[in-house]
Amino acid sequence: MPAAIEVNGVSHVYVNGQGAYPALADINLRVAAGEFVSIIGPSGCGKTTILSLISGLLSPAVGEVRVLGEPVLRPTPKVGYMLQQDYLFPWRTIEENVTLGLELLGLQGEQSGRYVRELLDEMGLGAFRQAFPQQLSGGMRQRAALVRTLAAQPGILLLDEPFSALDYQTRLQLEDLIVTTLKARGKTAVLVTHDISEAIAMSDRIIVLQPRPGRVLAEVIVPEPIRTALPLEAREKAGFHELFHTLWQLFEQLDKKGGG
Ligand SMILES: Nc1ncnc2c1ncn2[C@@H]1O[C@H](COP(=O)(O)OP(=O)(O)OP(=O)(O)O)[C@@H](O)[C@H]1O
Repeated sequence: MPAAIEVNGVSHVYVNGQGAYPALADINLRVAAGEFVSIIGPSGCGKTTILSLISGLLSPAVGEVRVLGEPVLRPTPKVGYMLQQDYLFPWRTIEENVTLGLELLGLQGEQSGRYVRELLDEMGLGAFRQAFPQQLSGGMRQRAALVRTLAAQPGILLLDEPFSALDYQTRLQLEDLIVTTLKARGKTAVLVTHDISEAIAMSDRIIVLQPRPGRVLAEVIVPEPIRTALPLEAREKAGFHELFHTLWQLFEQLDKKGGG
């Protein structure tokens, strides 16, 4: 079976009016179906660029990206992308917002409508289907954004710092909800975050990038019993603090090298 995501020997260079900026160099990644992988690293090390390449928003200068065995040539509904900002349209109700992607893809129907309503209920938004985004809290809005991302039933989810605009408590609740929802449906996920503890608590595996240009510095499999626990309780499990310390030290080394 092919990996859900394969990044093979990818380098990427941004070219603009000021010249060429090498953002990624020789990145090789494999994400298995159903796996939850986090990418962490200092600002500017190329985390978002990797997600843009997997989603087909960018094409690599060198190398190849494959999703479910197929080369990525453009964005596809098989890959959902969730961002830090929810980008809900203020003039549309929550239900109209979360079905927007289905509308654009011409996938509206009885079955997809039922699926979306089921997801809204699961996210505690069943009573807010007819509400407008400004009537919802930040956490509720991000849950609506998650429903919108899941509505077209992508097998793969790319999550680019989806919690960073939220308060700490809401963030922890949403971490649990996302892991529960994605694992229950066998989704593959790649999370980009600055938060080491979030990466450990949510992931099966963590990839640490170093900057200028972005390269893989380390790869860590999150051990049991942390891996199978939900994020909130994972933070209490044996080995969590040791792993946090190991990753923290890697970040400190990068800082000393002037990588941050
Ligand atoms: N359109 C662009 N043109 C030129 N350089 C870019 C462009 N987009 C990103 N870069 C540069 O490429 C590098 C990688 O950017 P990227 O956004 O992928 O990093 P990141 O690790 O996600 O950063 P952050 O953690 O700050 O979000 C950065 O140095 C950034 O300044």
